[in-house]
Amino acid sequence: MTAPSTIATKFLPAKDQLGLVAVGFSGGQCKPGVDAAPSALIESGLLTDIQETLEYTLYHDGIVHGYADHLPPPGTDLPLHIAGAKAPMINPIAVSNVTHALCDQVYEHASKGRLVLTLGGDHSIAIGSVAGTAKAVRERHNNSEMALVWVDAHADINTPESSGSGNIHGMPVSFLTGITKAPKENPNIFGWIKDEHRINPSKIVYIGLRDVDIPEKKILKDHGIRAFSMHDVDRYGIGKVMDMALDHINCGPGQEGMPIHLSFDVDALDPYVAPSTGTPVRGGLTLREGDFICEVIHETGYLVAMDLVEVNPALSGDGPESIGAKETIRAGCSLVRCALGECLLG
Ligand SMILES: NC(=[NH2+])NCCC[C@H](N)C(=O)O
Ligand SMILES: [Mn+2]
Ligand SMILES: [Mn+2]
Repeated sequence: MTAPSTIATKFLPAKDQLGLVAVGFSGGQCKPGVDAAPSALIESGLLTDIQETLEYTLYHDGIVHGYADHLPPPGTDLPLHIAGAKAPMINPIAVSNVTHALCDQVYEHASKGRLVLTLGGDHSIAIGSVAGTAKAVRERHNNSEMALVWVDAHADINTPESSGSGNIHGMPVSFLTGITKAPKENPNIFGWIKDEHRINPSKIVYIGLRDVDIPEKKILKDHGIRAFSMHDVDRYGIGKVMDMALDHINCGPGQEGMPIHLSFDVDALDPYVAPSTGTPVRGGLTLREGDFICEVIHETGYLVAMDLVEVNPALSGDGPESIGAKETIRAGCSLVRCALGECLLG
């Protein structure tokens, strides 16, 4: 593959420095257990692989953040009723506060030129991780925008009005694009998100979609957002889909490119490979297709940050031995290693 142009190479984080944020947060949805994912991923040896096999210098405070200081007192974070909404927003203050704190942590790493890995947690945390990366990229690179590659069975672009569940893990992209602003019912909620944190909808690419709500389809269409569903993966194959995806964000061979934030929801993978997740949907990516997406993004040289979210070891459905949870954790570790450069021969 052609080497990235010299202009674009300036965007890149230091090749061998990785900032890690472990986010044990589950308030963006209702199923307990997703907060245990960062510890499970770490215990399975992910950080050893990152340091010893992939030879990154790791910057990590050693804490799996539960953000206790940022959580409102029990019983005070009431569901927020939004005019015209189908369901109230669940845990709005907790999600807003935690993502704000995470944004600062990710920004801290990214502004020092480190590649940032955020281990969730449910997908609401991407509000913080993407916002922090976008801000650092703008500061470091002369106000440059950033591309967002969102690999998921779901579009996660509901507004508080369109969401049928009220779960904020189904809304992060609408907040990150500014399609949704802080709700007038309580402007403090996500009031911290400013233009410097936001993503241009034309710089988003989805891969793996297969469970998109009807109002979300309209939002994607109205904003002209590029999305590759499982139908596209079947039709073109993952190789061609990745070519088209990178072409859309100008990160293909010989193109000028821009920094990429990869947000990987493990439910993009088929439940055969990754059953332990809160909202599994049949007909997903094989592990090789998931790994391939990560390898191709790595190969561009433009990766600046990655999230791995929605691993929920408590939801294995196969008893105490929990083979499903182990497999899901293994799959998650594989995705991360591929995004960090494993599997390529040279
Ligand atoms: N990050 C996820 N797993 N999101 C699932 C979202 C499901 C549904 N579209 C909702 O808004 O509630
Ligand atoms: Mn999902
Ligand atoms: Mn998601």
